[in-house]
Amino acid sequence: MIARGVMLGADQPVILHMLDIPPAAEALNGVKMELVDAAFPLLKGVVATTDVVEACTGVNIAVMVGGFPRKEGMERKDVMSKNVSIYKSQASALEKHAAANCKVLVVANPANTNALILKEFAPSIPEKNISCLTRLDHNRALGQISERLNVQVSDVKNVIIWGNHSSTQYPDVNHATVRTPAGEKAVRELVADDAWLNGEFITTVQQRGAAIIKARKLSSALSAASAACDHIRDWVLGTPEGTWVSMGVYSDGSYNVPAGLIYSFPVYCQNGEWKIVQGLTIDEFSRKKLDLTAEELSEEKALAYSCLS
Ligand SMILES: NC(=O)c1ccc[n+]([C@@H]2O[C@H](COP(=O)([O-])OP(=O)(O)OC[C@H]3O[C@@H](n4cnc5c(N)ncnc54)[C@H](O)[C@@H]3O)[C@@H](O)[C@H]2O)c1
Ligand SMILES: O=C(O)C[C@H](O)C(=O)O
Repeated sequence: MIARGVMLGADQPVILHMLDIPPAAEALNGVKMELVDAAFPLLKGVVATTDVVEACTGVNIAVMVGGFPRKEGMERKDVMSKNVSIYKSQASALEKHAAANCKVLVVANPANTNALILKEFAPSIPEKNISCLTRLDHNRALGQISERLNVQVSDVKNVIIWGNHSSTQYPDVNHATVRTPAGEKAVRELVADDAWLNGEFITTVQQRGAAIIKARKLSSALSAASAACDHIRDWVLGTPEGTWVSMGVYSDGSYNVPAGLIYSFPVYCQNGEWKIVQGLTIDEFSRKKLDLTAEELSEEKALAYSCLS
């Protein structure tokens, strides 16, 4: 997808740096061969390496997918100890060797807490440059609404994923709209079923990662890769006027979310920077859900530090 221009645009040449661990070196080299064989016009170079310094040197965008994936029956925090130590060491390599304004997207789970560990162990990388992926959850929410209303997914916008990329995340449609022939209409009004929106819709999105693992015996791949491209593309090239997306970013205390967590917020992007959308009304139902997922993130933060010590 990156080599085809899906992430950065059809006129942006790319050089791909791919990192894996030594047991996967041969497979990694196979991926490199396939990239060469695909003769992508935009692909100006491929570095396939097991050396983290070589992988990080000079990169402008770092998509961090390396790690141990969740298996059926595991919660994302079960993979915590395996993954936070990886993110601590990769933080230092990025800090020392990546390009000065490198944008970092953490995909590997537990994504928010891995991103937080990366931030804390790479203090010279500005916090605005470190994010985690909740765009997949955002896209899942758009997909569920589009199916329910039998409308094009591209006509639905401004859902929000609040909080953790976990089963406590809060998919919120209170500000979401659908483009209809009669103008923009609120999702809540069109669905006209608060019990579904406050119940099954939320749990379906929260549990979708687990449902994919159960069905495929592997975690989501196509939809995750597509969401990672969406995340970086909007961050670098900007969100359309009047449209926001969800990104896991460093909390500044907006919406009374504790500062110092990587928490998913609605954001606009312009000139390569994200800004949290301000001033949205939060009703009592939503408030509880925002707080619950923040509590889980505070617990994960404590657990991550205990794994590292
Ligand atoms: N945030 C999201 O929306 C989202 C979506 C899908 C998957 N995920 C997560 O992304 C991660 C990757 O998932 P996957 O299905 O591609 O897993 P995978 O096992 O297929 O791939 C992980 C790769 O990371 C490599 N790796 C392991 N340790 C490494 C290290 N120290 N340095 C570099 N590479 C290392 C492995 O060798 C493997 O090639 C998992 O943590 C998964 O849970 C997150
Ligand atoms: O659920 C997982 O562990 C994989 C991924 O985070 C997903 O949401 O599909």
